[in-house]
Amino acid sequence: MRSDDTIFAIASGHGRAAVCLIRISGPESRTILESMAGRVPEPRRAVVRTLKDPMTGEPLDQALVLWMPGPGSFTGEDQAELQIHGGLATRAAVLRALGSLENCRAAEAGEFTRRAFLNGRMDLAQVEGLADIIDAETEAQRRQAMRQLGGRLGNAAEGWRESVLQVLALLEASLDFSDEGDVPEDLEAESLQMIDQVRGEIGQAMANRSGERLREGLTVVLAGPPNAGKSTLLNALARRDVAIVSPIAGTTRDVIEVHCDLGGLPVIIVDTAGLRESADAIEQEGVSRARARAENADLVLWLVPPEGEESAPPPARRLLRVGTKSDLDRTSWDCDLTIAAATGEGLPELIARLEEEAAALIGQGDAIVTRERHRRALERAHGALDRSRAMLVSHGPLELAAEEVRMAARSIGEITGRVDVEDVLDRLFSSFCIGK
Ligand SMILES: Nc1nc2c(ncn2[C@@H]2O[C@H](COP(=O)(O)OP(=O)(O)OP(=O)(O)O)[C@@H](O)[C@H]2O)c(=O)[nH]1
Ligand SMILES: [K+]
Ligand SMILES: [Mg+2]
Repeated sequence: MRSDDTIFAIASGHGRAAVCLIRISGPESRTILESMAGRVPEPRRAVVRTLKDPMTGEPLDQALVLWMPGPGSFTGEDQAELQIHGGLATRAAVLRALGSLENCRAAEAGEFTRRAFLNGRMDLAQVEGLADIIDAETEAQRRQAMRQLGGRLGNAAEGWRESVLQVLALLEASLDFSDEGDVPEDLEAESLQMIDQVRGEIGQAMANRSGERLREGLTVVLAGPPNAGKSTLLNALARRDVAIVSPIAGTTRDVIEVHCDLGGLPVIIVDTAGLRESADAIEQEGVSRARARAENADLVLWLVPPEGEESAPPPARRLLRVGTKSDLDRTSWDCDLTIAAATGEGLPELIARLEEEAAALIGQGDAIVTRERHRRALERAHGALDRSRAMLVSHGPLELAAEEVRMAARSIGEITGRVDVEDVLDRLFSSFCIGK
């Protein structure tokens, strides 16, 4: 993969469509426009042109053509866009023509955005925000992704890094000017104060886990004895026939997940095998998967059917007891809610309760940490600041305190991609669509 190649890709979806958007980026963009669309239009002005095969001169399509010279473009390079007709043969013909040009090749997943990042058009946290916008399934996720794209985390991280570098400058000045390597008292006080300020803010940002929950979705596991009505409830919540329902105990063995939008919040509902001792090896495996999912869930709905003996729920972080089959009129449970998934009775109340639970766990959606990557980087920074603080207070070696502060700055810099993050880049950009 060469970064000075000119790349092209379909940026709109695949399959037959009214219009298909082709993006082109790189040094040959202007030449490509000239050879296929004739004269290059004025920057950022859409014009209609007949696209021609550059080799044969054969007309390929009528297209809306845009010229967006760098460095003010999305990638920072010269860019062109072709809005062609979205027929399969048309797009194949135009892609073939582009591929036949020298130094011009199909883009890899995320390559446009990677170039935008490498050319300083966006920081790494913004790139992640962009990925999240494309993946957002609910309104709250979309809003959080927009805040990240707007630079919310990146700006905070830059502020922290700035302060930490100031502390470093203070410590290095003391190193240069004091013979004994002792920090003058006022400098020490100033350094400590700045360290504590940043430590406090980072600690607060780390304490809020709602950003990751919102990005990934809350997991709600449906658990209970066989035939409790778990799969019936899953189908009712999903409003489609996802899981097999039958009167035979032990019907469900695999874990079945459905993504739902509850009041704008993403909730993953998970149906599991009924919990019981079983001689059947496959059912046993299903039961152990069910237990594992319940243990890691944000919330477990423990379904209690009217028939059969009461069994004990699995260990869970948070659990609601839901009495099922309330239409059977044999109510003897002590439950938080009762439902009859088969008739719909009690479902609106259950959904309202789930929305409340989700809102409580996700909060205001005002978190700035939205990925584990951010949390890990901040944890490292926080730890390094702790150690530098302890060293300053105990009048330990100044060089070592300065080294810890430098470590903290480096860890914070990983968030925006200011410092070397090559391994992160490959993973992140490969998760993008081609054409983004
Ligand atoms: N009367 C009544 N029957 C129900 C209700 N919900 C489920 N059932 C019945 O109970 C039986 C078991 O339902 P499932 O949804 O398969 O139960 P499950 O908990 O998924 O069972 P396993 O997958 O075997 O653990 C089926 O015959 C359903 O039709 C309900 O609200 N009322
Ligand atoms: K069943
Ligand atoms: Mg089932």
